[in-house]
Amino acid sequence: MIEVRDLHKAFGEVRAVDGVSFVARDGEITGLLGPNGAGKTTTLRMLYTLMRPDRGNVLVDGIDAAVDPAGVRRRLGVLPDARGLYKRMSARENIDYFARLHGLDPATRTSCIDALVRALDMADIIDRRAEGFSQGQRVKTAIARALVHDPRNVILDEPTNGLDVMATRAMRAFMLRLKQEGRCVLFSSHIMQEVGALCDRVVVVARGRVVANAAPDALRAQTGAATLEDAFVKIIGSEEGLAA
Ligand SMILES: Nc1ncnc2c1ncn2[C@@H]1O[C@H](COP(=O)(O)OP(=O)(O)OP(=O)(O)O)[C@@H](O)[C@H]1O
Repeated sequence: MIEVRDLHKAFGEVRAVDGVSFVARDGEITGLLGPNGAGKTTTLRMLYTLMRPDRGNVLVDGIDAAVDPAGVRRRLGVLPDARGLYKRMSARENIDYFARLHGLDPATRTSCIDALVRALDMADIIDRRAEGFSQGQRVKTAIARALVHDPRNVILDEPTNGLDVMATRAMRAFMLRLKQEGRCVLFSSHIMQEVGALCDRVVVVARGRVVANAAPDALRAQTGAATLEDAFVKIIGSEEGLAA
């Protein structure tokens, strides 16, 4: 479970995150939705301990990121916005490197990587150098790397960004599988259809604040909108949103 309490982060005059609180539960997919510049990536970066909040708390399975950042990182799998693979290394070497950083022994590393290769259908690329990988191949490798230590909580920043139709469908199916395994899945997206189809709960962020937090159907009902996109426009358009 991921819990965010009254998170703040400013860059000079820009209040990127201005009092964000929400809970992402185990066995659920939580979507972080918001217009460009709303503060989604900044929130996620503070969650996975890449950035220190000015104020507020991040708790992962009850562990405070400010007190035990290593403990939080052990419980998190992260697909960051910058996928950043080592191009000279093969997909396997990229994944194995992270597994070593997490302290996994050789036998566990081999079995975990084999399982991920099957789950993500990567057999054809696993021993190819990452240099020259397509966008989809890069994302698959980055996902495998994020999950190699079998984390209970998974954070994905725009996971289907740049993927083709088939790879997008595969990614969505994979996220549902993570949920069915009882993991806590938190992802950011701009794609309403994706959020509507996948999420148990949607946290809408605008101008660094949470302006709505509900199931997709509830958001539609609360706004009287026919689609999630219409609901989103109404929520973003109103001054206070639905749940300031
Ligand atoms: N390192 C930084 N230095 C200065 N300003 C930053 C930095 N990171 C983010 N910002 C600013 O903080 C605000 C929130 O940015 P953030 O990237 O979190 O938004 P986002 O919701 O992820 O947007 P997008 O959907 O466009 O990716 C923006 O105004 C952005 O310009």
